[in-house]
Amino acid sequence: MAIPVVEPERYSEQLNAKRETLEALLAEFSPPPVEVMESPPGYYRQRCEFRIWHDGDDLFYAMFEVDPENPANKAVVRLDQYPVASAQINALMPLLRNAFLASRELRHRLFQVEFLTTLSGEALVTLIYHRPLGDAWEEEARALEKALGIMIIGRSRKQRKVLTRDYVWEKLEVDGQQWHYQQVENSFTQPNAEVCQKMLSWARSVTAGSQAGDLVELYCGNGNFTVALAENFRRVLATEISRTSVASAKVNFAANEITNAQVVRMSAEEFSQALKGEKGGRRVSEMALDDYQFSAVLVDPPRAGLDEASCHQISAYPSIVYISCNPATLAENLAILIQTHRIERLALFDQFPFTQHMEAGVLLARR
Ligand SMILES: C[S@@+](CC[C@H](N)C(=O)[O-])C[C@H]1O[C@@H](n2cnc3c(N)ncnc32)[C@H](O)[C@@H]1O
Repeated sequence: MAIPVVEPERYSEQLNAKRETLEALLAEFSPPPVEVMESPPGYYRQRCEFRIWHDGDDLFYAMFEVDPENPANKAVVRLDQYPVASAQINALMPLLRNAFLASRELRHRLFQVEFLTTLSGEALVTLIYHRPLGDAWEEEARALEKALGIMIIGRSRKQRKVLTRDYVWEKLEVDGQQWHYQQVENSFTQPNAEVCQKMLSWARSVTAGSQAGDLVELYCGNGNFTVALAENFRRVLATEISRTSVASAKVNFAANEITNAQVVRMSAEEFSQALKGEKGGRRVSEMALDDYQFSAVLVDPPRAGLDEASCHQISAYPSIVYISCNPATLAENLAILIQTHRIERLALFDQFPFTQHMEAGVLLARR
């Protein structure tokens, strides 16, 4: 993959190109005009990972640039700063590098550094090593946590040393309200927090006034959308496959005093079966599906999109909100959904400036 090059003066141009690509891809479905949600042109990613490249006693942050003609060819690119990553990550990069250079204990066989930062100001840094971590490492890493005002996790094979916490608290402001999100190391969170706020605001606007009905949400992650949308519905039933994210969603419901949502750990495919009455068991009976009157569904699947059966399943609901990180699979799924629904709203969220990647939101209403 090419390493994105941030050129703020080209920001509008690259965004227009994405809008045109999305319009062309979805033209056959006669969508309304695209609502375009901009990102800050630089310093927009809250999380980022770098390899550490050692050269004698020196070391630097690196990424690999893959030759598209010959993917086996990878060039090491040194990065002392990385304008894709948040300002906080850029501020920490040289401070941490200096600490590694000054301490053999911190630098010896250090292989990768992962940053998770927030708009709220918290930062969690994971240091990954090719050697076991002992008390001497812990002592120095604790001193570094204190000196830099960050949290550190040390990882190596079969070892995970959490010095303070394995999560950060993010604070997102949406439509004048503040929502608090626990974001756990190594689990999914939207990388561009500024754009995430716009996605949540858009999702709230397209579901406003739905209080008479219930929302069913697939791929809910840590409850990112659930928390912000709960007040738009009578009740919300959210599902997600990752154990960590489900636990986090529960924490986030409590942190935001959301009392009308429940989250269940289940794959989207299993959940489809449960909705059709083809799957039983404890988790299914605890959901008490008969108590819901779903008027809307929200899906936010991984890049692969939905399988055909899931598309037919969600076609059963009057209103569909589809958040997609891959317009190609979105278009494939829309070819099915359009048989029963029409597109009422379409948004482009520029989560990944200066890359080919696009995030889109579609509101579909039953014909
Ligand atoms: C693009 S993320 C969206 C998460 C969340 N909606 C958010 O805004 O942060 C996709 C989520 O789908 C989950 N996932 C992946 N495959 C799944 C499956 N087969 N069934 C249910 N969830 C799945 C992942 O764990 C991840 O949390």
